[in-house]
Amino acid sequence: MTKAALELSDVRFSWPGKGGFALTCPTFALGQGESVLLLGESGSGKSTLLSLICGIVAADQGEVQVSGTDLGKLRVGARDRFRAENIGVIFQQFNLLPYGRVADNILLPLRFSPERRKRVGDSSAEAARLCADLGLPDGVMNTPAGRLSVGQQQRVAVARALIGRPPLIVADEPTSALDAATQDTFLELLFRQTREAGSAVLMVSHDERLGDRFDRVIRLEDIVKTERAAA
Ligand SMILES: Nc1ncnc2c1ncn2[C@@H]1O[C@H](COP(=O)(O)OP(=O)(O)OP(=O)(O)O)[C@@H](O)[C@H]1O
Repeated sequence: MTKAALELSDVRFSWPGKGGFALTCPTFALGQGESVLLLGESGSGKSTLLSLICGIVAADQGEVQVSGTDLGKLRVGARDRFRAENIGVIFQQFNLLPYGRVADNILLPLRFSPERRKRVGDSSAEAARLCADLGLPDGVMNTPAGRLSVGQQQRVAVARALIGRPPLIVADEPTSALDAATQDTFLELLFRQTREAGSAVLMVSHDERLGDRFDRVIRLEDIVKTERAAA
């Protein structure tokens, strides 16, 4: 049987401290190459769930498996390396290095991931291909990322997530700063690239209008229960 891109089972996590936010997720899976939009209100735990899926925080119990590897079985350093190899992350604020050239920003994940580097081959050529396919202007590779428009920075963040074809792309509200028309173009470009790479996509948002383009739309409260932990 092929391994799921992502599989959560009996997961429990709580932020430390009195009255900390806690969540449980009995089961959730994402197939290889599948796209899922996870809808939830502000403060409902979307970013917390993504942090668990990316291995930025570890579950208190249960399993979070990415491509068949249980993140809980990895030590912190190994988890960081595993994330760099297997997950392309698009953050809400893009997290680009503003003074770094576009090329340096896109190539950054490859520094920490030898397998991904191997899959790319000629990394500068691949970064240039992604820029062109994502509609960035010619010659953008040498421009400091901080000089680009918000929409252009977002495309650079997408290229950085996609380079080396990680099996899972995780995106945290990446369209929140864009108007409806630009959002649509962005999703079109993202899906064209992820289809080509065979990557699964998990995007969280509070915006249900994005739903049409995804294989499945799920409400966070249907897969996750939340509470404030007892003191
Ligand atoms: N680093 C942290 N330390 C302690 N508690 C945290 C931390 N991050 C989030 N929380 C708690 O988890 C709750 C859920 O936050 P989270 O960021 O996961 O929600 P969200 O759905 O992504 O919200 P938004 O859409 O506003 O980004 C918050 O109310 C907060 O109390």
